[in-house]
Amino acid sequence: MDDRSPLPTAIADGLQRPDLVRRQAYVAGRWCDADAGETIQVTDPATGEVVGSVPACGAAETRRAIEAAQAAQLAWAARSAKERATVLRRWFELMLTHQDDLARIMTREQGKPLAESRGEIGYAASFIEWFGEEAKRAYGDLIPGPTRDRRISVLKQPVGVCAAITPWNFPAAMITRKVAPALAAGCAIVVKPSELTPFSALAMAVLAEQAGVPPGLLAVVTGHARPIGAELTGNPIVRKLSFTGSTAVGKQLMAACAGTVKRLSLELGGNAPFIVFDDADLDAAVAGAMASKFRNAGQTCVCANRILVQAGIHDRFVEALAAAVGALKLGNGLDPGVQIGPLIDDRALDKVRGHVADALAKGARQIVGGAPLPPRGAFFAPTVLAGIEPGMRVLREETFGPVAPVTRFETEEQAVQMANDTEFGLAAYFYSRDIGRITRVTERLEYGIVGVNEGLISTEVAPFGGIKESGFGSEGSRYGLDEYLSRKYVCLGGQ
Ligand SMILES: NC(=O)c1ccc[n+]([C@@H]2O[C@H](COP(=O)([O-])OP(=O)(O)OC[C@H]3O[C@@H](n4cnc5c(N)ncnc54)[C@H](O)[C@@H]3O)[C@@H](O)[C@H]2O)c1
Ligand SMILES: O=C[C@H](O)CS(=O)(=O)O
Repeated sequence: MDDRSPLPTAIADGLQRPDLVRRQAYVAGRWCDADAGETIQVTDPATGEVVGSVPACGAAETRRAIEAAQAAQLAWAARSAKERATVLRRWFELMLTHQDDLARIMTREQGKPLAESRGEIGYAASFIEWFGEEAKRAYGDLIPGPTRDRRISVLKQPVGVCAAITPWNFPAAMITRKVAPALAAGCAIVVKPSELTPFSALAMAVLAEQAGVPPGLLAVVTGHARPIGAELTGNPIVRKLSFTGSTAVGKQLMAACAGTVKRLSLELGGNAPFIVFDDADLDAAVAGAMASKFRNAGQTCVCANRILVQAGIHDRFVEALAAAVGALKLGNGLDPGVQIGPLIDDRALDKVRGHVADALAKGARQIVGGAPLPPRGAFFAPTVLAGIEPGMRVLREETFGPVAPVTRFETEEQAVQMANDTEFGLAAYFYSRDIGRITRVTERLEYGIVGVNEGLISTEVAPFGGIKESGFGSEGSRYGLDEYLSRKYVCLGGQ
């Protein structure tokens, strides 16, 4: 039975359109419960309150979604690029119309401050807008033939049925960064959102359906990761998997896709260095570090994870950073002015606590931290650590929390060596006003994304992606569409 009524769940409180909150999965163009009737509860990380539940779908529901996607994809690919673009444009406009409701849903299930949730909805919508435009630019080639009797051409055609598995930290943008190019290219896509933040995905599916995305073309299958993931990676109808999440899971999924040789896009973990040279603009560097480090309470893959500061500016930078961090307002993301919300859950909180304890036990100094916390929720006080040395976990692992570990360095060579000393290669940042240094360091950093004198650089117009164990493939930009297209070489002979 389709569930068309508003839902009696706390996550729908205060919404203009409570029907955006769905407690059913979107499978084969229909809103449905899990076959076995099992559900997964969703918790507000700021309060620990259960705010709703979604179906715990499994392999059978996933298979139905894949088979419906296959049927819908052929008709969708046969539509003109302009027709596909028109549907995406309507979806983009609906996302912006309901930006406040979508933001409120996100804050209730993910915890980030409402202003950040609103910003993410705008960012998520920008991928739909962008790829609605790019849909009309899937250009092929006409190539001068090797002989007079042959005509060489290259067609770009949709990959077919795709799958997306996405994380909890950006519950909307990590989905539209995949769904928008897939639909633009003429593909169908089955999405498995994080079990921690499914309502944002379901709400976007409500709007996609309203925008005219045909039944079955998009599916949102909620439930436990393993059974759904096993079907998405093992079913031969699925020709591509796009995954955003941890490197550990990415490696598992990469292996699981090998049996059917699926196309892959992997957006994985990071360990971003944030380098401040003596010639940097101090105020700009502090502002950039705050923006990069503390967005989403430090729970982003491109957060400054290690802050490397040259000896000549170190003490002034630490003092200024500590003052800014000490002024951050922590609390429930629904409350006005809150800048730091909770971590996603107690497991995340334990990891951040462990990183700080490890650093302090090995000689680091806590410059800022330990502020009073709300009585409930997975909160961690914004923290600045100095005296960070090799061997501390904060240098080797992705902290994913509001902790700024500062290391002092002496020379440019030392900074580049330290920055590259990791298996990750997603984002890196540095501040300098020396053009020769900017050129040298930009070229030597082993990362897919480099911010120079900027701490927040993610945008739909640029290719987002990592190297090394941060994955491969690009999302956004004109390159993002190619992830969902195959090239066909055609040789027309006998001319
Ligand atoms: N590179 C990027 O663009 C990017 C963006 C956001 C997050 N991340 C990374 O994601 C991590 C945090 O997100 P997370 O905790 O959700 O990551 P995660 O890898 O634990 O989970 C990501 C998704 O994978 C699913 N999943 C987990 N195990 C699975 C399995 N065995 N089979 C199928 N699906 C499975 C989860 O349910 C979730 O939907 C961090 O490492 C962060 O750096 C990277
Ligand atoms: O967490 C990773 C996201 O990709 C962050 S961003 O919003 O794209 O910068």
